[in-house]
Formats: sequence, C-alpha cells, structure tokens
Amino acid sequence: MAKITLSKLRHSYMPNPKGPEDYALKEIDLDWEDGGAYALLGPSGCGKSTLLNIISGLLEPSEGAILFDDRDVTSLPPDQRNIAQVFQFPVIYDTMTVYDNLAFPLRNRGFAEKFVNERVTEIAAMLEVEEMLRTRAAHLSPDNKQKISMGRGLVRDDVNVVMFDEPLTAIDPHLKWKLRSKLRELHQRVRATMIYVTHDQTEALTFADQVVVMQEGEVVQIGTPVELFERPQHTFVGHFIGSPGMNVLAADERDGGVSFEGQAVALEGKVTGQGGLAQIGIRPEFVSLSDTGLSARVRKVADVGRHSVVEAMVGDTPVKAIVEGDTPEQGEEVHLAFRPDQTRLYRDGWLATEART
Ligand SMILES: Nc1ncnc2c1ncn2[C@@H]1O[C@H](COP(=O)(O)OP(=O)(O)OP(=O)(O)O)[C@@H](O)[C@H]1O
Repeated sequence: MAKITLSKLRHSYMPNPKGPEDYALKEIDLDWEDGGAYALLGPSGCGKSTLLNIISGLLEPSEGAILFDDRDVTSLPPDQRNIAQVFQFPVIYDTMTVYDNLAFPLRNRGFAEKFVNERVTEIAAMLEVEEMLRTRAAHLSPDNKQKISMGRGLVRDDVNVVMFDEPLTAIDPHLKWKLRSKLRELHQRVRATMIYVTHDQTEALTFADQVVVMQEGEVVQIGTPVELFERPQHTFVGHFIGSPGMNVLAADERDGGVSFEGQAVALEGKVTGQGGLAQIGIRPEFVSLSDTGLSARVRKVADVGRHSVVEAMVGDTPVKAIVEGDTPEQGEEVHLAFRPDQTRLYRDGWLATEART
C-alpha cells in the first residue's frame, strides 16, 4: 500500500481555461497516508469523478502531479498504477463461481494457487460469504454480487490503493447499513489505503477516518467526522453535513459587534479579517428555546424520532433548533438562545472566528 500525494493538481476540460470557473478541479494539495481510510464527499458535479479518474490514470491532469510513495505517476496509464477499484455496479463474471471471481485478480497476476486459496478463504471469511464460494455468481442477489465485487477489490494485498466509487448506490436501503459497517470493519482488518467516493454524508462519516469535503472543484475541509461536525471551516461543510445542516444567517457587523435581524449575537471568540459577506453559522443542536434571547415565531415542528426539529422565523429568516421533549405549537411566540461557544462568524463562506481557549 502507498501514501498518495496530490500536488498542485488542477484540471480543466477546456482547451484554454481562463478563470477558476473553467476548472473542474481548482488547486488541490493533499496527502493521504499509507493505510488510511478516506472519503471524498461532495454533491454531484463537485469534481469527485474527475479526481478519481486522475488518481486511477484514466485522466491526465492539466496541471500538477500525483505521487505514490513519492514516485511521480502522473503520466502512467491505469494498468501501471496498481490500483483496485470497486464501482457503483458489481463487476463480476456471472458464469464463474464466487470462488473463481475472488481468485481472478490474483490468478491474473500469476500468484501460486496455494496463496490464491489462502487469500480467497480469508476474504470470504471477512465478508461472511464462505457458503457461497461454489455458487455461480449469476445466482446471487444484487447485494451479494456487490459484496463479491468488493471482495475482488480487497483480495490483492499488493495494490497501492483501493478506490470505492459510490459502491452502495445499487444496494437495497435495508442492507446498506450492513455493508457500510462491513466495509469499515474490513478496512480495520486489511489496513489498506482506501478512498471512498460518495455524495452521501452517512456513508462518508461511517467509513472514513478523514473526510475530504469538496465543493465546486475545491477542497473546502479535510477532517475527522467530529471535526467536520464541530468546527466547519466553510458554511458549505456546515450545511452539507448534519441533519438538518447548520443554520447560516445573514450577519450585520457594526461597532465591533455582530447582529442578526437587528438583534445582537454573541460569538465564540475574536473575529478575524474584515469585509466580504458576513454570515453567522450555528448548528440546530446548539439553538435552544429559552425565556430570553432572539424573538421568533414557530413556523414548523417536525418530530423526527429521537427529537423534534423546530423551525422558527426570526424576522424574515428561518432558524432551526433541535428540541428534546416538549415542543411549542405552530404560530407560538418563542425566544431562541444560541450557545455562544458554538456560534461562529463566516466571511465569504470561510470561518472567521477564533475559538476561545
Ligand atoms: N468529460 C467531461 N467533459 C467536460 N466537462 C466535464 C466532463 N466530465 C465532467 N465534467 C464537468 O466537470 C465538473 C465535475 O464533474 P465530476 O463528474 O467530476 O463531478 P462529480 O462530483 O463526480 O459528480 P457526479 O457525482 O454527478 O459524477 C462538472 O461541472 C462536470 O460537468
């Protein structure tokens, strides 16, 4: 397995790109450590497939370099990069047995049958598919086919990286959570460098130690699931991650203070920089109903099981709060309190407050 470095990587599908808007990938610099579990998370069109294709060698970047363990592979074709890939839909041979499907990537590389047998047995045990080994793949259910496809991606221990491209798309929702946790467990056992591409936050946060969040061709934050939740570096991360996402509210900066809809708001700490579009970011988990605070009128209450999401209008702006226990009625006048240590200022999307230490 290898450490992967992306250095000053940029890609445009246009022959003569001019501004940043012509780039499907703006400048990306990052290091993926050997043996790490990473997710690449972002909405459709943010550049995930472009980046994946550059790593696998299907696409040569317009600028920058890709290194595997400090070896420049930018111009190497896919077959010389030694990568295993698992795609959205299972890639298996229907006429072969499950055993032969799992053995295929090893036999193809000329490994001895004794080793092939050891590895297939080991992977089949991890995936809990031992009883299917003699079954023809054509007879498998779609989720079992995808399991075997994953097994094919994991069976070689000599690859630089295993890449998963939205591997749970075609899986029945009831079985998704099972395969999701299985993959996490598999990573812990095989310790390969893995990159998991998805637009689904639950998949990314369950699988990865480190999540790379992308928006419009740019990496907006790299962090652990907890870091992304607790301290979003960009309003996009706050809004995209969480259920519901962070409240992002128009802020008015005046005389060293910040207000929202004409009411003063206390922030976590010192404000940095100046100018630009100022917004307050606070997660619904840190907004509470109280006796004092911002005056608001309840617009909607949704019971989502463990708690309720109360949406209240402060002036013309909706603010969401997660409330445990009793909830107010629609139309009721309430007060909202923002937990100051969780209330941040963003400037042109980027975090502009320092945490109080
Ligand atoms: N072959 C291509 N030619 C021109 N533009 C492309 C090409 N492939 C992708 N793009 C553009 O590059 C941008 C990034 O697309 P990309 O497919 O990498 O995003 P994505 O995050 O993988 O989205 P999805 O999940 O929908 O595949 C988009 O604006 C897309 O329209």
